[in-house]
Amino acid sequence: MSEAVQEKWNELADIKDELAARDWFPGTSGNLSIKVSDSPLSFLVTASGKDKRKRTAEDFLLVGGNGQPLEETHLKPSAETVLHQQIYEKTDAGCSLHVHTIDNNVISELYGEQGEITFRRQELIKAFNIWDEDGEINVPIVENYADLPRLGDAVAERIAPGIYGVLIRNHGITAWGRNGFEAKKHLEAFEFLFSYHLKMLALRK
Ligand SMILES: CSC[C@@H](O)[C@@H](O)C(=O)COP(=O)(O)O
Ligand SMILES: [Zn+2]
Repeated sequence: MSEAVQEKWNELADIKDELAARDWFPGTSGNLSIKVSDSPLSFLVTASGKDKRKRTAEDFLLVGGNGQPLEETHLKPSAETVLHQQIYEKTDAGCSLHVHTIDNNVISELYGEQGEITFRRQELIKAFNIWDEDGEINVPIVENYADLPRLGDAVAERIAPGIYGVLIRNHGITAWGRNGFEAKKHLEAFEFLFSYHLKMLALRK
């Protein structure tokens, strides 16, 4: 493995450990990727079906722009690699993170028919580089299509400037950023906003 790929590997492994410490990978769910090169596109992606709480030498594999492994391996890329592909194609993302949490699932179902949720008047939206007092952050919600290329297209269709994550109904969220630091910042901010919103709804009942 080249030094450059090893560096990206370590960066993604550290992010994986942090998200695991938050218990954001229940039941082997979740997948992560980090871009290695732009043209041609290549990225490290989690191997499918693994317990993402464990740190092993087989956690990631290098894939090309078509989502296929670039090296001989017995590992299978994440079943949801197509989502990561779409994000790298449609945005300037350098890292893409997908987690299933109770909060993101409940929010995705509560607002699923609406197809989106918007947050405003929250300090944490500054994590998305929104400094305006009346600023808002919108999170699209797509249906959880079993056909993964279709799911990838549904996510891609909702990507626009100012969108940093898409909820998949009763499934999870995929969030991204220009690098690992920013992707994790965005993901943590989304999860904070989801959790706050649900607590508020419960208290107001
Ligand atoms: C049992 S977890 C659900 C999976 O189908 C999927 O949604 C997921 O996030 C993990 O799939 P993976 O192929 O390991 O990347
Ligand atoms: Zn998933």
